[in-house]
Amino acid sequence: MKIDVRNLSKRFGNFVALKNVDLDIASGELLALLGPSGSGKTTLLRIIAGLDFADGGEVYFAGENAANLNVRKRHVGFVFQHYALFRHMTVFENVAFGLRVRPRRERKPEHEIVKRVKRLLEFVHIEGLAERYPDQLSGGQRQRVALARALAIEPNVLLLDEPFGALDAKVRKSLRRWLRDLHGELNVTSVLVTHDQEEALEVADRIVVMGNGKIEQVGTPEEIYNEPANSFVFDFIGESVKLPVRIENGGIWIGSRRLATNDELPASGPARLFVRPHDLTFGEVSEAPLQGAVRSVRRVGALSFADVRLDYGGDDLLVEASLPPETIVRAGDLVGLTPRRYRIYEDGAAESLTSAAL
Ligand SMILES: Nc1ncnc2c1ncn2[C@@H]1O[C@H](COP(=O)(O)OP(=O)(O)OP(=O)(O)O)[C@@H](O)[C@H]1O
Repeated sequence: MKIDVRNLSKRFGNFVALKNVDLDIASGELLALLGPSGSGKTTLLRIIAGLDFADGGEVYFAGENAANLNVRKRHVGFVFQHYALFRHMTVFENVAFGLRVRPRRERKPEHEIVKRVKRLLEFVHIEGLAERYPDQLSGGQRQRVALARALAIEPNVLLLDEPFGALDAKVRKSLRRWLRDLHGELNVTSVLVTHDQEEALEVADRIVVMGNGKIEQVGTPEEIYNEPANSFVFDFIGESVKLPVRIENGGIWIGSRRLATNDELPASGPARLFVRPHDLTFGEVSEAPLQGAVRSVRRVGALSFADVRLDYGGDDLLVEASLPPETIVRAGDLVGLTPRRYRIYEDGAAESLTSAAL
C-alpha cells in the first residue's frame, strides 16, 4: 500500500508540531522516521494511522484520501513501545484478539483463527510461549507477541513507534535484525519511528530525518550518512567534529593552513567544516593542516580514540579522532590530523555547500 503525505501541518496550541510535511512512502518499503525527541515523528505517525488529525494537508492511502477512512478501514497494524499486551490474556489469546473482535460477517471460523495464530507465533519464533501470560515474558518476547498481534489482521500498513525502545542494547540489536528479515519476507509497507540512528541506518530502506516538525532529508541510509544535506543531519547522524574554517582566495583555511581541495567552494567568509572522527587521518605534524597534542587515548570495544587538543589559531579545541589499528600514540605526543572526507556548511546556515574526498 502506497502512502502519500501532502503538505501536512499540525499545531498543539501555539506550538507547531508539523510544518508542511510532504512525503511519499512506497508500497512495501520500510521507512524510518528519525529525529531528536520532540521533532514530530510520533505526531506524523499518529496522523497516518488516523489516531490524530492534521490541521492542514492530506494523507492518501493507495491514492484515496484517508480522511474518508476511519482507523479500522485503514487496516493498520501497530506496535508501540508502551502498547501493553492484555495482561489477563495468554500470548495465544493476545494474538487472536484482533481476529476475534471483527464483525461477525468478516470473522473467520474458529479453526482458521487457531491455525493463523499458530502460524504467526511460529513466524515470530515464539510458538513455545503460546500459553504464557505477558508477565511471564521478557521484554523482547513481549514485543514479538505485539508484532504477531499487529500482523494477525493482515494489515496494509505496519506502524512501529520505538518498538524496541525499552529493551537493552543487545536485545534491541538482535530484534532489529529480526525485524529487517521479517520485513523482507512480508513486504508490508512499514513506518518505524526511532530516535536511534544506528537502528534506522541498519533496518530501513529509506530514512526520513526530522527536526522541529520539518523534514530535513529523505534518503537511503547511505545517502543520509555519506551525503547529509545540511549541518543538522550531519550532526544528528553519527559522530561529528566541527571546526570553524574560513573560505578565502578560493581555498579552505584552517587557521593559517590551507586545506587541499579541488572542489568548488562557496563564497568567501566564515564556514564550518564537519568531519566524522574516523575521517580524521593521523599524519606528519609538518604536513597536516591540523596539529595538536594527544591528551588521552581510550578504547571502546574494538575501537580506539584519541582526544587531541588542537592548537587552533590561538584557540584550544578538543577533538576526538578514531585511531586506525596500526597507529600508536600516547598522551603528550604531538600529532598531525587531516580531514579526509568532510563537508563544509556556511557558518550558522543549514545549507551544505561543498564536500570533498581527498
Ligand atoms: N497532545 C499534545 N499536546 C501538546 N503538545 C503535544 C501533544 N502531542 C505532542 N506534542 C508536542 O509536539 C511535539 C512533537 O511531539 P512528538 O511526540 O511527535 O515528537 P517525537 O519526535 O515523536 O518525540 P519523541 O522521540 O520524544 O517521542 C513535542 O514538542 C510535543 O511536546
